[in-house]
Amino acid sequence: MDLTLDHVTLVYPDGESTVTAVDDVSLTVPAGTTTAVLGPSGSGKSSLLAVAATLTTPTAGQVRIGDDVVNAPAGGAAAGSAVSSDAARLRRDRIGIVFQQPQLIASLTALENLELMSHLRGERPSAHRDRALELLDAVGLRDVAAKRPGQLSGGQRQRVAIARALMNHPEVLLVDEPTSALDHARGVQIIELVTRLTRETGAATIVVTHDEATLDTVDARVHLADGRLVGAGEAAVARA
Ligand SMILES: Nc1ncnc2c1ncn2[C@@H]1O[C@H](COP(=O)(O)OP(=O)(O)OP(=O)(O)O)[C@@H](O)[C@H]1O
Repeated sequence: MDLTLDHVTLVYPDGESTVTAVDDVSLTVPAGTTTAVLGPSGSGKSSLLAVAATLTTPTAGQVRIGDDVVNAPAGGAAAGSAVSSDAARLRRDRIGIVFQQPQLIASLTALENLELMSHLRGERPSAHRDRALELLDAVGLRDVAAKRPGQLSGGQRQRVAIARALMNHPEVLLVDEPTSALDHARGVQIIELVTRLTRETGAATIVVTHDEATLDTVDARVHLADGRLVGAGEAAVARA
């Protein structure tokens, strides 16, 4: 299903005043495509991703998956606050997130890190072992399934995190600066991997990055400056 940000604004309190981190952003990411969000430090990329991820409630506007509103200002909830437990469930079931640092559990193997997602759903960790192995295969890591994060390279850890984000068949995949700790060639490989898996799984994917040079394979790119989309129309629809 498509991911839609509809006139999303996020204002943080900042001492006596406020900071508008995201300013009236409208963006549609069609299912099965990858949109890169670019912009300088402080332009609002992480804030935009946090609203799309339902980690933060917007001040105005809404986020939809297909026709379902998944994040919008709730009556009484403070903007910028964490959202409800419903949102946590939604995030687990419909949204996959890859953070800048892979955030794997150090004491678990690569395979167990993926299987943990089943455990969080209240299922036996091994209930979806086939899915976990299939995803490790898809990211080229089947042969290191039994290794722990400390035994893997930075690029391998990032690939495990991407596979983990796809464990629950998410409709939306959100990836924050996945290449910042990698050299150029590995950065290109990670973006290629994200765009390929996005096509294969039909997810609607946003990749936040500083690094335009890695983006040959993405379907669309949008630029943020001071929280606003630059050079895009009223409703940027991601196209190649
Ligand atoms: N929790 C917060 N409270 C107040 N202001 C914030 C908060 N988080 C971000 N900001 C401000 O919102 C603006 C956008 O920040 P954001 O981190 O989203 O930008 P960014 O493009 O992701 O930057 P970077 O590339 O450095 O991560 C900045 O002015 C930042 O200082």
